[in-house]
Amino acid sequence: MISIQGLTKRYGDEVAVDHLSCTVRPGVVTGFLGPNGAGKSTTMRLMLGLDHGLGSVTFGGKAYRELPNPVRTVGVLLDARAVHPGRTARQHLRMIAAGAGIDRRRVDEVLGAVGLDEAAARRIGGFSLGMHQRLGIAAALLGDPEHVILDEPANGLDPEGVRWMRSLLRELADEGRTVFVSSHLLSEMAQLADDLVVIGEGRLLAAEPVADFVDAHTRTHVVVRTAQADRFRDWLGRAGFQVRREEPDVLVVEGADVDEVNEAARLAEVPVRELHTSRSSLEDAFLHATADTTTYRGEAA
Ligand SMILES: Nc1ncnc2c1ncn2[C@@H]1O[C@H](COP(=O)(O)OP(=O)(O)OP(=O)(O)O)[C@@H](O)[C@H]1O
Repeated sequence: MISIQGLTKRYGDEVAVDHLSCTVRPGVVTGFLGPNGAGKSTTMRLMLGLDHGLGSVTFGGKAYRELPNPVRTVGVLLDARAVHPGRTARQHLRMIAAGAGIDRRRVDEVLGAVGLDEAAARRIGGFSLGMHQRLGIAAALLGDPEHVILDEPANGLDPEGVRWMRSLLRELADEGRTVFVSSHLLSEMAQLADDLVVIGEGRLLAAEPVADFVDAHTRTHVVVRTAQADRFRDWLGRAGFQVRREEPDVLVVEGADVDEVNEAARLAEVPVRELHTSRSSLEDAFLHATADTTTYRGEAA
């Protein structure tokens, strides 16, 4: 378990991380989300003692700097490109293994686990971004750590790689490890994560299961397909429903359930061709939850 208590970091006048407190539990994948500049990278650096601030972070009760052999307790992927390009993948991992007193046989094990066995003897300088990510994950797993912290691990991976990453993280969680992973890919996160920690402007916005977060920040809506969309929209509007036209023959009714809309169609004598509930996405929930804290927002054209 990772416990974060009152984590705070200032750069001059700017508060990058603002009294952040939460726990990250073992056995599940926890996604770490926030808009650009929200403080995710700073938080991860603080967690690992790479940056100094206020507050505390513990891994199974111990701060990172108190761990006798951190590689065996916390596996980390922060910047996959921060490796010596002249070394081969195997040499790179053997150096880390030697530094942490890990048997060198483990190197070939993790190379196999991340699908780099064929590239083990190649110089890292020639690696693609996806291969760098795989190597970074291999390094994170080398010490068979109980906690795994990965910053944007899916970055640069092709669709097969993303799928592989998803199943790897699931396996790590199923083995009882604590898996804390940041990503900008919300649809990926929706499939991958069980819990979420969401921050905005350095502050905690949510720490809860994905489903609870989506429920709290979105409403389900009912989608109706009818040839009489105009007439039914007016009828629903008069009856107090919140309704909008999505396509010429499709209406979306917010905050209602299928039975209510079905009954409304019966009363309005509108023939309906399709009627179903649609759940909002994690992306909708994220945009809603972080709307007030998004520093870098694209202007609509
Ligand atoms: N070394 C630094 N010096 C000054 N300000 C910094 C430094 N590092 C980060 N910041 C500021 O702290 C805030 C948080 O940045 P951080 O990189 O942690 O955000 P992030 O959530 O990781 O963003 P992104 O999603 O864009 O990677 C930003 O406003 C950033 O400008």
